[in-house]
Amino acid sequence: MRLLATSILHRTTTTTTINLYPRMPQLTLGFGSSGSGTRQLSLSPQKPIRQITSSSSSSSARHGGTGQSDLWKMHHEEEDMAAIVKSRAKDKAEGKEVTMHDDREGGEVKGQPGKRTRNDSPQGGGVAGDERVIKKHKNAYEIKGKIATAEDAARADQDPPLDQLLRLVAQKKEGIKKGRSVVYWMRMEDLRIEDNTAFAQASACAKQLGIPIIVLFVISPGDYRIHDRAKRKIDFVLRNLRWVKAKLDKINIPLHVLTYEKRLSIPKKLITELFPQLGATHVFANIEYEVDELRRDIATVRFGQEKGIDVVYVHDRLVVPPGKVLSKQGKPMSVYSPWQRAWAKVLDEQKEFLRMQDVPPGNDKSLRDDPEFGKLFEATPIPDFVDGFKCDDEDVMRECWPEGTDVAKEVLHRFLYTKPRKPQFQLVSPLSEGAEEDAKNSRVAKYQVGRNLVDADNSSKLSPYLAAGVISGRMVLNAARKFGKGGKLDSGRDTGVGMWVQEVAWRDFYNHVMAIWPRVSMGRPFLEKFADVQWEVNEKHLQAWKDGKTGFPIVDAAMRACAKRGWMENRVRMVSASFLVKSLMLDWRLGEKHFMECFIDGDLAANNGGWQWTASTGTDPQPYFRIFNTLTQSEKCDPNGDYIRYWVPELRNLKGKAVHDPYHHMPRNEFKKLGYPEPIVDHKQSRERALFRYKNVGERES
Ligand SMILES: Cc1cc2nc3c(=O)[nH]c(=O)nc-3n(C[C@H](O)[C@H](O)[C@H](O)COP(=O)(O)OP(=O)(O)OC[C@H]3O[C@@H](n4cnc5c(N)ncnc54)[C@H](O)[C@@H]3O)c2cc1C
Repeated sequence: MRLLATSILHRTTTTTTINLYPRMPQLTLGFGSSGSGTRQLSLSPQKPIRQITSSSSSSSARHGGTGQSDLWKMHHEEEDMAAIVKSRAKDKAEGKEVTMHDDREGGEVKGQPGKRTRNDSPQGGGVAGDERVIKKHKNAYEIKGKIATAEDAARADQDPPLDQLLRLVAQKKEGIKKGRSVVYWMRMEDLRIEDNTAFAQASACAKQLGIPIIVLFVISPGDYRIHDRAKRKIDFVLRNLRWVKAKLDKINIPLHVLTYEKRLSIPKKLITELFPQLGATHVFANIEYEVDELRRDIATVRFGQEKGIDVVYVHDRLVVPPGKVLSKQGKPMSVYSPWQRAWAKVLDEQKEFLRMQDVPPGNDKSLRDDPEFGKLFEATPIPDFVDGFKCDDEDVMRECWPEGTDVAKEVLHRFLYTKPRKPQFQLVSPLSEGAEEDAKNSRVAKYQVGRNLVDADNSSKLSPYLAAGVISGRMVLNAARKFGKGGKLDSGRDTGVGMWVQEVAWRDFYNHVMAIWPRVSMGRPFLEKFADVQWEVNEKHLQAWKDGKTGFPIVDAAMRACAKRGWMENRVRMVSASFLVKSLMLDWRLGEKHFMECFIDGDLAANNGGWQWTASTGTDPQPYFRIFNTLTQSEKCDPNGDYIRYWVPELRNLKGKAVHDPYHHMPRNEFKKLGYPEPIVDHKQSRERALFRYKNVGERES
C-alpha cells in the first residue's frame, strides 16, 4: 500500500513538533543494478544493444564521435561526482554497504530491488512496476548521473521519496527539548511571508514556546549547477530575498543567509553545526517535490532525529497537495482532464485548501538587543550575486520582472481587471503604463482566445512569481474566485477565468506527477516505452535552435525572445519545443536543460511536464503522431506577424504571410538579401522521420 500525504502534514496542522527541509537538485546518481545484485555507477553511455541501420551521418557521432562528447559536455555538469565516486569506493573498501542513491551525507534509503509494493503504473503506458518492461536506457546522454537508470527510476516510483519523507515526519516525536529559537527554513520556491504555511507554523511554534523565530535561507551553488538554474532565476531569487528581508526586518525577524558550496553536505551541516549554534530544536520548511530535494530533506529529518532536532516539513507549494487527487478507485491519475475535474471537486468540497495564512506578528523588538540573536540582523548580508551565476542582463531582468509580492499582486490585478494592450511582447515591465481598468473586457475575460496569441499581453505573466513562490497558488485562486458565482471557484472551459484556473491547475498537476512518479525528475521519460527513441546528435542544429536561426520564423522569434527576456508565452514554448524534438529529432532533455538555463520562471515540474508532453513521452494521452505544423501554428498564434517582426529584425519589412515562411514565399535572390537562414530541415521529411522513430522505438530508418 502506498502511503499518501498524511493529514497531519497538511497546512492546517498546528502541532508544535514540526519538521521539514529545503530543496535540492534533481539528479541523482544512477546506480544500475546488475543481475548479480552489484551496482555500478553509470558514468558513460551504455553500449547500444541493438544494431541500428541508419543512413544518418549523425549515427556514428552518436556512439563516440566528437560531436557526441561535445554534446555530453554541453548537457552535463561535472558536479561533485568525482568526490562521490571516490567516497563510494572508500565505503566499499571498508566493507560498508553502498546505498542505491548515495547522497553521501544523506543516509539514503537502501534500494530493495526485490520488494515491490506498488502497482500504480500511469494510465496508458507501463512506466514502472513491471521489471519485464524495464530496459536499459541506451541514449547518449546517460552520463554523470544526470539520467537515472530505468531500474533506479522504477525503484523510486515504487516508494517515492515524498512518501518516505511523509512517513518519517509522521513518526512520533519524543524528547524534543525546548530550544532557544525556532527556525523557518525558506527555500527558493517560497519567497514570501504572506500565506506561507511553514513560516506560519514556525511562528506559532515560537510563540507557544516563548522563543524567537529565525528565518534561514541556504544558498547552494552546487544545487543550482546540477539543476541547470538560470543566472536570471538566481538573480531573481536574491532580489526577492532582499525584498523579504526588508519585510522581515519590520517584524523583528532576522534573515540568516548562508552559502554551502557542497550541496550534499547541507543536511549534516545544518543539523550538527547551524541548528545547535542557533539553539534550534524545532525547524520548519515547506516541501519541495523534486527528488533530490526530497532526499536531502529525508536526510535532514534522519540526522535531526539522531540529534534531538525536530525538522517538520509541510505542504504549501500547491493548492492541493500531492496524494489528494485520486480516481474513484483511489488511485493516482496521470491524464490531465479527469485529474483536473477531480482537483476541482476536491477544492469545492474541502475549503481548507484555499484557506490562506496571515502574516505572523514576528518577534518582540527587544530581540535586536539580544546578545546572541541581535547580531543576526546584519551578520549575513544577501550577496550581490552567487559565484558562477552573475546575471549578464540584470537591468533588463529588473525591468521585465520586478521583485516582491506587492508587484506580483499588482501583476495579478492587471490581468484580472485591465484590458489587453498591444503590443506587450517586448522588453517591458508587466506593470508598464497605460493599462486601462475594464473588468468586463479584461485580459482574463478574453483569456480563452488570448492564451493562444503571442501578440499582446494576454496571459498573466505570473509564472516567475508563482515558480519562486513570491505569490502563492492559493492567493491567485482566491482572487479568481471572486469571479465565480457565489464565491465558487470557476474552473470550467466556458469562461476566461475558468480557463485560466485550468492553466493554474496544470502547475499542481505536473507537481503531482513528479511527486507520485519521481522518475520524471530523474531524467527518465514518464512513458518508459519511449526511452530508446533514437535521437539525432547534431550540434549545429541544436545551436541554431538556441540562437533562433533555424529558418522557421516563429521558432526563431520565440528562441530570441527567450534569450532576451528569459520568458516565453505558453504557445511558443510548445511550438519551439515541438520543433526541437519532432522536427530536429533532438533529445527533449537538451531542450529541457536549455529552457531551465534561460528562463526566469524555470521550474522543474512545469518545464519537464511541458517537454515530455511535447515529446510524447509524458502524460499527454494523445498519440505520438500528433506533430505540430510550425507554419500553421505561426499563422494562428501571431496572425499579423508582429511578434516575428519584432524579434526577427531580418523579417521586419516583410508583408503578409511571407513573414511566416519567407523561404517559400520569396524568389531565391530576394530571400538571400534578407540575411535570414534557410530552413534547416524539411518539415515533411522530418515529420516522417519522427513518425518512424516513435513507431519503431530503438530503430532508425534505413
Ligand atoms: C516546453 C514547456 C516548458 C515550460 N516551462 C515552464 C517553466 O519552466 N516554468 C513555468 O512556470 N511554466 C512552464 N511552462 C508552462 C507555461 O508555458 C508557463 O507557465 C506560462 O507560459 C507562463 O505564462 P503566464 O504566467 O502568463 O501563464 P498564464 O497563462 O497566465 O497561466 C497562469 C499560471 O498557470 C501556470 N501554468 C500555466 N500553464 C502551465 C503549464 N502548461 N504547466 C504548468 N503550469 C502552467 C503557471 O504558473 C502560470 O503562471 C512550460 C511549458 C512548456 C510547453
